[in-house]
Amino acid sequence: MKQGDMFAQIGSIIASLMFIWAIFQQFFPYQLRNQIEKYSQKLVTFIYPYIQITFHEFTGERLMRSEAYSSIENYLSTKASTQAKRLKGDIAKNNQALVLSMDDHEEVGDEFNGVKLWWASGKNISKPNSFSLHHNIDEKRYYKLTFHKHNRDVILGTYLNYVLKEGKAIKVKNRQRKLYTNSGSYWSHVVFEHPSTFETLAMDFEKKKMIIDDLITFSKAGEFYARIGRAWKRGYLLYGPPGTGKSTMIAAMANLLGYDLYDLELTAVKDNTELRKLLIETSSKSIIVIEDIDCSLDLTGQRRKKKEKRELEDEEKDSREKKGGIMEERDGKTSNVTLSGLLNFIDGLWSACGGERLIVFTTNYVEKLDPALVRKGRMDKHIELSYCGFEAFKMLAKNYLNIESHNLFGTICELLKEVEITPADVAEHLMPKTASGDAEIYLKSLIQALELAKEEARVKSVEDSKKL
Ligand SMILES: Nc1ncnc2c1ncn2[C@@H]1O[C@H](COP(=O)(O)OP(=O)(O)OP(=O)(O)O)[C@@H](O)[C@H]1O
Ligand SMILES: [Mg+2]
Repeated sequence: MKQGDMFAQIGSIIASLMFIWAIFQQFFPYQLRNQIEKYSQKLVTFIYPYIQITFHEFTGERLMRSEAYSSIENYLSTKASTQAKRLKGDIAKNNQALVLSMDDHEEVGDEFNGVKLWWASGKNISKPNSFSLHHNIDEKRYYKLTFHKHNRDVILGTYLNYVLKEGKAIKVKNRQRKLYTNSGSYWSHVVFEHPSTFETLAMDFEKKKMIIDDLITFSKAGEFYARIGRAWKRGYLLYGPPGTGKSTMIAAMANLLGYDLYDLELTAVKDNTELRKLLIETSSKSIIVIEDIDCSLDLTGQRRKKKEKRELEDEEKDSREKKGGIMEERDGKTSNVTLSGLLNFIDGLWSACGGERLIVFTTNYVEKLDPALVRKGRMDKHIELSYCGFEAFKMLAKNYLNIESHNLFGTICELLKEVEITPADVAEHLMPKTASGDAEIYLKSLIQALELAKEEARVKSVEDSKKL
């Protein structure tokens, strides 16, 4: 017999007892009734040793969808897909994936720390209101949890919290993430669908592992931050030449943690007040990115002197040309946002709004940054992304050409020791140009480029030594 049928039978026995009790009430004096009531309660508890908790889909006067109900629904989706015979499938709002849940009047079992319990889904149907213009039948869904009374402490103390937490985590994992950009003091967003992951990111293996571990530890450290009384935030400074994968890594971070991305364009922010508004509006579980911090922020708190600015712009232009237009043009605007304003908000403001946030700065020129910004504590981790080494090359060859070894790898390994080339440039050479392209063609094109760069470097060093 199904657990649900058994509960139904016990329920009908109780209903019969209550009916008999109602008849007794008519004929027996008050004192006797009181005694009978006391013992009948004991009898009910004795023959029905289970406790039931009902979670309704809609709660409150305004009938809001209950958060507990949707967390339970998500939590049970994994159980339902393996246990229930009748399932419902839907793509929920803000979700990317198909979400399966158990159909009405289904039942699934669960086990927690050795305690067995049962979840049943049900619905009450009430008659349509005759005065209502909409003659929809009113269906009120609920989940009912049943467990033995001996396990009351475990269920109420830990299990229910566990279910709610797991349910929320499933929701976060499935939800569609967003990429926010600011125009002035407003955020607008598009769906974030960058394919970059840490698996496809070409860099030193050990370094990559260290970053992944750091990110995962951070994302699980909510209770730790609460205990030590600090805002749950972490700052990363990514630096390195253009085309070494800084932006690619940020997308991989967002994909790893399932966070939203806020790409904060500081030159479009008028002043600190606007900055404050934008930062307050960012949600938890997000990465706030400020790219090319050295170009977009007045680092000293005063406007950069004109001459310095022009020099910097020339350098930027130079580097952009080297990159072959990977970086989009800035519009040359400066803003009144100050470094101290930015740092104060990061340090102070978020402590008040709580929530899990990463802030990532990128720069091509780490040596130009104000020491106040780069000192430890402000930016928790400094990560250098550098020119392509052999390990990174092998990763790119696997991603782009689907090969793990080749007899030309030895030559490339030797050349990479002598030539500075960015992963972006290597990727450009390895990008298949025809559907049936042979890997050797692309490897040879890379070798040619490396030999050319090596020769250019040799000529340059001869010229430099002559000047001296
Ligand atoms: N480490 C890497 N692993 C895989 N692909 C990379 C890597 N570095 C660069 N690329 C490729 O090169 C392109 C440019 O890289 P990306 O935009 O991440 O560089 P960046 O360091 O942010 O440069 P910039 O300083 O100009 O912003 C990417 O689209 C990616 O395809
Ligand atoms: Mg970039």
